[in-house]
Amino acid sequence: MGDEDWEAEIIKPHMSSYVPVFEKERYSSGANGDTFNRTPASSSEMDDGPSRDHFMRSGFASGRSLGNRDAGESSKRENTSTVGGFGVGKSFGNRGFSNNKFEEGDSSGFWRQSSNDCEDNQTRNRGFSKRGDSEYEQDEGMQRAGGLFGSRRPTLSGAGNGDTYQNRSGSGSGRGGYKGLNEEVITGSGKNSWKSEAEGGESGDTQGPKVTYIPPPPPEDEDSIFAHYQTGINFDKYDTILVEVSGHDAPPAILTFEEANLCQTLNNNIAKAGYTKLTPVQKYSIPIILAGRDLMACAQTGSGKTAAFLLPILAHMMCDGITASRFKDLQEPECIIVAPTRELINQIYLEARKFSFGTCVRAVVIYGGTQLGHSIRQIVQGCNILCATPGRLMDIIGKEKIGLRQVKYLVLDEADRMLDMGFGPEMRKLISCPGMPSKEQRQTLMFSATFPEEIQKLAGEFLKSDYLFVAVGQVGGACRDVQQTILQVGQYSKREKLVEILRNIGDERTMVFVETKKKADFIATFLCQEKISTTSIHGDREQREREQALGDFRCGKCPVLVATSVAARGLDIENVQHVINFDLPSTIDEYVHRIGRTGRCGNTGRAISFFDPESDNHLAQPLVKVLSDAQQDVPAWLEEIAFSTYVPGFSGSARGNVFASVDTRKGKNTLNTAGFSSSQAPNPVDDESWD
Ligand SMILES: Nc1ncnc2c1ncn2[C@@H]1O[C@H](COP(=O)(O)OP(=O)(O)OP(=O)(O)O)[C@@H](O)[C@H]1O
Repeated sequence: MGDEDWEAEIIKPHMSSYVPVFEKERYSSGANGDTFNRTPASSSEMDDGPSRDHFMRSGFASGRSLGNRDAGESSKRENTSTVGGFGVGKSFGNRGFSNNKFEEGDSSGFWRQSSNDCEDNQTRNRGFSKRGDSEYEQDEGMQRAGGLFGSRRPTLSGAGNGDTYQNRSGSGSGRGGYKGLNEEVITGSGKNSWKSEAEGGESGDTQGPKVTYIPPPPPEDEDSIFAHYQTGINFDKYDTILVEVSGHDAPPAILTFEEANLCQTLNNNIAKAGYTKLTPVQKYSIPIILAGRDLMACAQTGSGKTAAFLLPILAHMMCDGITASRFKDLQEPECIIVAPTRELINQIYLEARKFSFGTCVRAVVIYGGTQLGHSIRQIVQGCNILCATPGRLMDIIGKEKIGLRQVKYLVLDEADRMLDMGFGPEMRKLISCPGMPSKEQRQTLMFSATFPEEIQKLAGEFLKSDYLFVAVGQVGGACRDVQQTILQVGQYSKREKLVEILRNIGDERTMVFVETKKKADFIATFLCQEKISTTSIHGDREQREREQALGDFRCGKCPVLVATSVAARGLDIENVQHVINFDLPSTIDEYVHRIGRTGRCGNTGRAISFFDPESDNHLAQPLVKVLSDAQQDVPAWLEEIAFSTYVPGFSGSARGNVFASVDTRKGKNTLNTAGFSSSQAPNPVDDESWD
């Protein structure tokens, strides 16, 4: 079945997406694996949505197989049915998705709008945009300007009707269904205007229902605020990582928190957070930011980049004093932090709240998928540090709920993502908004584990010409604390292999990355049927469901999280011991981010990736490079593929350099974090060409 077939399904307005939260205990096992109809739901709950009804009728609940092929496979292999299969015997029956195409499609379980797939396909070969782009774009960027980005999302008028397992078990959200619906109707209605939501969405002028979700406030008690996990056995090894600083007159790195001369409250908070020692990116970035310099910093996943920018910004704010207060009509934050996903920006906010605890600095977070009025209410109570996803930020600015005149710090976390084709236009709009201080008048800070050269060039638009570039770590940026394994697994064998691996893993927390949203649902469902407690996160789930899924995963209730690339970056979840790339991403940078969800902060982790020679050969060469640079075993078969697909001149994301990313300007200083040569190379920057 081609993508067109999936597309055809989306125009049926009463369908709702099946959005699973799978837990063993919620589904008593039937002889035939008919788990879904044995939830503890009441009959009325079971009746409350056509999709659920259909879901039950169409075989999921009746002991039939989910099908012989998963959604992703079926879209690739037209008209070949009944091969493979994961169910034993008639478990979940023999009606593959591909055969019936959800043809009872008025409520198919895994239907979903397919702008994601569509975008996936479009973006796969598109410069530096990534296969998972649409996840982000729908998350925040694309939704602002459907016309601009060509969203094909349907403007359905009704949301789903509660077909979540949480609902069935009585613990979930009030509404299930198609997560993006409300947001898309509201925010995608504008013609290329990020003001669309601001202009009408929340006031109800646009077609479609409002987003009403108000996220629960985070716990206020000190223990929760400062809860943290332990650094791992390899934390001290950070000291041996090579660091490269380039640019003019970089201040010397610091060795200890004391050298940063932070105020007492900040030091107390650092201690309460369990930080006793700086990580390399902190050693270099903190003095650079304290010196007022612009910075582009590239350091391996899980190595403390968040604190590297938060601490010096807070230190400055404490020192300089803050202007915004709850008594002002117009809130004018001194600091704006943007990140590509809602979950990540929320995490950054929690870090900001932690480090500003007991100070007069107030951090606020706003992101899409939540009620706009709620975001505004948070802001008007006082806002010094505004943590935001781009779309919601632009809406709030459009609504004139914040002023930008006081912005002294602009932080782009996952900066390469923030500047690529998905978010780049939004970011450009942000810096040209009325009132936004010019780059000469603000401090701009960019952080990521990866920085493709093309993106670095774009970044020049945002940064002062004398910005400093800090690169920490080895080629490709893969964290050495992650043991990487690449297995050659064809599409048809992936599910079987996945189950085998997960059964061996037991209850250890595992993130499984797949290519598309519908596949995330599909694999999560499949795992549930295999009695593996699983939940899923992707851009088609409602925000409350995403947060619930993350919560269930964090606390271990569901030790397996099936995710799309929306969860690839930044998420810092304790005890994620394994990452499985069920589908490899399209770019090596995305791979580096995904596997970086484990092996964080000196802890060890494992990443297993299924390499399908049918579709992943383009990754062979960069994978070999990333593996060997991270001192991992490189399978002979992978080397062979890499050799046979050799592209002359290829040098991987690291462009043949020992560092994960290199400053595209010339002239570097290579330092060990233990040695603090402060001598800097002469400034080789070709400023003009970047401005
Ligand atoms: N100096 C430190 N001492 C102890 N723990 C730290 C220190 N710095 C950061 N951490 C912890 O390490 C974890 C990872 O930090 P963080 O999320 O900032 O990493 P990151 O570099 O931003 O990763 P990613 O590239 O995946 O976004 C967090 O739990 C954080 O609290």
